[in-house]
Amino acid sequence: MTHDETDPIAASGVRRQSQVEIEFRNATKRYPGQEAPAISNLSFTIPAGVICCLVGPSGGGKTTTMMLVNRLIDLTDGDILIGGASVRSANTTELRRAIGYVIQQIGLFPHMTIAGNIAVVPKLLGWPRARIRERVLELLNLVQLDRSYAGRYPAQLSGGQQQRIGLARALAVDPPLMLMDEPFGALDPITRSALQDEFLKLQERINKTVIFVTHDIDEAIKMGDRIAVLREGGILAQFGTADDLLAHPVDDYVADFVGADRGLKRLSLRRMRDIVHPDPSLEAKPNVPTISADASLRVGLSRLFTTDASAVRVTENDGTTLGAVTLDELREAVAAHRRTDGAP
Ligand SMILES: Nc1ncnc2c1ncn2[C@@H]1O[C@H](COP(=O)(O)OP(=O)(O)OP(=O)(O)O)[C@@H](O)[C@H]1O
Repeated sequence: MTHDETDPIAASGVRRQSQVEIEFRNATKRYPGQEAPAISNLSFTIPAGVICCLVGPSGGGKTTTMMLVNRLIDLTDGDILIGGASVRSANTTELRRAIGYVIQQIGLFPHMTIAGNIAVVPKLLGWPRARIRERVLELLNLVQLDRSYAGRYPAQLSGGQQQRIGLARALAVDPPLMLMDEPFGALDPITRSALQDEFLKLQERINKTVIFVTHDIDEAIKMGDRIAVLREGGILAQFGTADDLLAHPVDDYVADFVGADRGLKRLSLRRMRDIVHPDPSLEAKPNVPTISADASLRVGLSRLFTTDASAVRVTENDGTTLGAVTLDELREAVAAHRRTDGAP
């Protein structure tokens, strides 16, 4: 089989490690001198190849949970299994090299070029120079920066570009597991949203198991195939898909956390293509607003409100028209959610 030229990882010849499942088994962390544990009996399993968002209040133990996975700190009790193997018995150096880590502060070395920053782990692993150079260029391509960035220094890049480099660096040796701690937290909303979209597209190709910490429930709903909601004291309040949490929050805490507008938020989970219907009359209506089939129902609703139209034209990425969605149909979708789960 020939490699897909657009997939630098496949083309690189870097061995693709098998995907890994992560299991938290009564994971508990008590910091020295602290009476209450920071993390208490966390038990949940993240299937291989999915993004799990970790959300919760400040001080709720999200960063602690991440650092327990790559053993920047050690468990007090319980275990975390990566692909069935306990982190307790892992060699910490190898474990950290095998896990991509992206943090909000980016943590690029200011005195090193972008190429040097991306190549930190491959160099530690003793890769030949030519292979490193090739890999750096592939990764720049993967995070949508051209090769001219290789020789620049971090201070010469925007915040969003630096965060892309942080991601490239974490992906350098193709780790099966990525830990991302508020990776887009410091970016302005537009750059943040663009990087979220880019990462989701990238994930379709790289299929990592990702633990993604965020304060922002909307980011978790957008990014997470699964969401783990922590409460004060690092206790798991609920673990499930975004739709589970929005439709069936287990208690008032989770309901509050996901927000009073959870009926509307559920609309973010459905695409216009899910409810579009053919409408031959569109041909005679050139001024109907147009929206992508991949836009969410929530975006569709907002488009209708802002344009004061009664229907939108839904198009594929190549511009072909699939049909229409009317305001009444979107209203019906919101009402159907309300009927099925009593959401506000
Ligand atoms: N090194 C440490 N020593 C003692 N206590 C700590 C240490 N690091 C964190 N804690 C405590 O553990 C708890 C969880 O902290 P953690 O940083 O994991 O929370 P978080 O959910 O990531 O918070 P935030 O969203 O504010 O970053 C907090 O009460 C914090 O004060």
